[in-house]
Amino acid sequence: MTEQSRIDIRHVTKLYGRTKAVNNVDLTIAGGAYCCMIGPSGCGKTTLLRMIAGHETPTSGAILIGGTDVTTARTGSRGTALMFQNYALFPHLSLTDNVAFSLRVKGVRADDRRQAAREMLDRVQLLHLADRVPSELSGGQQQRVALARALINKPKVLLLDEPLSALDEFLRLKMRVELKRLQNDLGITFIHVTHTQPEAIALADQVVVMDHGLIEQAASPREIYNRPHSPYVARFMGGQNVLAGRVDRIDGTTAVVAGRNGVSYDLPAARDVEPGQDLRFSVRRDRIAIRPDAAARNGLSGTVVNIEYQGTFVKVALETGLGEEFMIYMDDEDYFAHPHGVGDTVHAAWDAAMNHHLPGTNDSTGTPHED
Ligand SMILES: Nc1ncnc2c1ncn2[C@@H]1O[C@H](COP(=O)(O)OP(=O)(O)OP(=O)(O)O)[C@@H](O)[C@H]1O
Repeated sequence: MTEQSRIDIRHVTKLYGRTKAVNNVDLTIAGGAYCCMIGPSGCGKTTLLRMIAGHETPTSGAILIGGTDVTTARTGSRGTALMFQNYALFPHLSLTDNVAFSLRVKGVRADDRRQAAREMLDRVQLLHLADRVPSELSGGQQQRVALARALINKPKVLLLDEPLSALDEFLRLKMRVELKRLQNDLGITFIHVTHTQPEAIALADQVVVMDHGLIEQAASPREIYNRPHSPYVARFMGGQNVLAGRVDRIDGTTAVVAGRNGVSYDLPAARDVEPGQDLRFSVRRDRIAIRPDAAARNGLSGTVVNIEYQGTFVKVALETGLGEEFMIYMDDEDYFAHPHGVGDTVHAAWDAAMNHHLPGTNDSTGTPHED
């Protein structure tokens, strides 16, 4: 199945009038991978998904599934199934008939399609409710019917557009586990569009971060989280502070950067940078300590402007005069051993190894795009 369900997107552009919804995108999704596409509203992720499904045709470029060019192939012939956000179930049909519907359209015999639908309902643990109609189900159960219906044609690729967004927090976490289990069992490619960073990080083998019709970074969740490509990815995925400075000198493989606050920062393994260059770098918020004195290197001072208790950790927000709020995630025990209040001046410091150079130039803040 693996090679058959591999997807190659080659130089794909989609124009709606003058809007470039997708802009010359190149992406390979390995067969059998769980891929999550994420980005602010309007960044083009649904358009890309719909082009893979065949509900839209690219203005230019090609889409290959299992090595076959399906750019203009009919929706039903390319081995994909799309699960809609609103589930789109038939209200007057039983679960069995809902799931079997597309087999009926194909002319599969009544007994055979019933049998196939029951097997699929069993896979999503709903066989005991097979004779109910959708209105007699909870939101989570309706979603599982929609999944069974999408899977009945044995697709090579399952496309999910915001599949968990209609569910409450509890069900969302539960369904997240089920989606992953199902994908493991079936061994097919899942492409899941989401707005929610923790969802992408938890589910995906490959996270695709988009902005303004472009892919900003496509990599494993750990790579995206620990080694964001640009200020945009660092901010959008969260958990990072973004700082700016000018390269003062190169010491072996370390770039020594003069921050705007007069403090120096040591950036390990900063490739392709030169003295005099302005750059940005990120520091993980949970790798920062508060010290009694101001750090001469790899630190900064600021005024506490907000404190939020999160259960296992405490968010301490600092105003630093650098234009962007600086956030520290402190271990709750460390925080309560030496608590700080709003208005206090504190000194933050971290290990130089935590400084990560952001080579990408996209400096946007990840807010929704307006046309
Ligand atoms: N059928 C259409 N006609 C005209 N413009 C469209 C059409 N579909 C999408 N667009 C535009 O293309 C851009 C990308 O839209 P798309 O729906 O792919 O974004 P998205 O990232 O999925 O957003 P959301 O998270 O809000 O669903 C937007 O500017 C949108 O307004």
